Amino acid sequence: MALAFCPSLPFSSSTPSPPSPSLPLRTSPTDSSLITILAPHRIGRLSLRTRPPLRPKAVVAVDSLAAGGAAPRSGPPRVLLEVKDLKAVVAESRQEILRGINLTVYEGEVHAVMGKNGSGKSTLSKVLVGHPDYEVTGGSVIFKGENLLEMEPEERSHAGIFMSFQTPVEIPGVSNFDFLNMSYNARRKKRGLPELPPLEFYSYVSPKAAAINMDLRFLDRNVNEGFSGGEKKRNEILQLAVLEADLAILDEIDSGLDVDALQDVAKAVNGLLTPNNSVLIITHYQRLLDYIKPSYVHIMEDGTIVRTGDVSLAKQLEKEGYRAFSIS
Ligand SMILES: Nc1ncnc2c1ncn2[C@@H]1O[C@H](COP(=O)(O)OP(=O)(O)OP(=O)(O)O)[C@@H](O)[C@H]1O
Repeated sequence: MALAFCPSLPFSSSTPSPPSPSLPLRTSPTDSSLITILAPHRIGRLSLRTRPPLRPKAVVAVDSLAAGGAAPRSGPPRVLLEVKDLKAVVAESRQEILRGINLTVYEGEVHAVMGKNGSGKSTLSKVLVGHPDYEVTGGSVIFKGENLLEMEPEERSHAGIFMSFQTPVEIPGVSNFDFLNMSYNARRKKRGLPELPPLEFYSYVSPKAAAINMDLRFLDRNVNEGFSGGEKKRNEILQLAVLEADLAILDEIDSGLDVDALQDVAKAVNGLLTPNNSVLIITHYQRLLDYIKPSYVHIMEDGTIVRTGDVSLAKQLEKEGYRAFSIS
């Protein structure tokens, strides 16, 4: 993986013996690719600084636009993502997983992708964010008018794609607050905006954490370290809220959530939806779609989308199982 691609990890002040800030942090190839993929633009340059107090004396008002969010756009909805006949193999084994995916997502839409275990749902989302385990062998993906397949994962992230993984990784030694602040600043930098200092970032992030009923103490813990499954999912949504992506890909965000957490997460996702952004939800269960109303439901089988419809598809699936949709 190229050095420019290998992000320097942010360190909290409590990290023992951090490397010199002038040197790139060395991580194993696995670590660096994992972190790049999981947190492409959520990471900035290594910087050592004192973490702000979690309860600052003065709370600085920062509105999301001033903080770097995209300005709302008027006019008819535009195509955000256009996937045509996308084919992909596992890079190592050459096993074909995606066998011609077609999917068009307009701004303001919520798309749900359902399908049996192993049908290729997660692979689709990983291919969209540029995961190095897969190689695209055919088709095209246009995101906001640009060829997504030509972009590095980091660029895809900067372009406005966010992915919440089925199993969020833990990043020991990196505080959640620093991680979010640096990721956010990396995005602001890309937009030509000045970095948001920690105190102001605290004012920006704390209402977002409160909106998903996340205890502010989680900001001070290392990223996902020791978090329960549900807490990790909430943390993913907090990252999404902070980064204000144009396209959020949520892979089984409902797995491992209790009823209250499911509602909190769904509420947070709904709260983030605007006429200008979109969500692609991968889920096995209709219950999530009771809370986050999809514009379309797609059923995947063996690497292709075999049916597309409205939410009644998910209801039918719940009742009749995948037999009702199988093409094989
Ligand atoms: N890196 C990989 N190496 C080998 N096989 C892989 C790899 N990634 C995916 N596969 C295989 O591709 C198929 C599709 O996997 P994928 O994770 O996309 O399915 P899924 O629809 O998300 O399944 P689930 O609902 O169980 O999460 C599976 O048979 C899986 O074993």
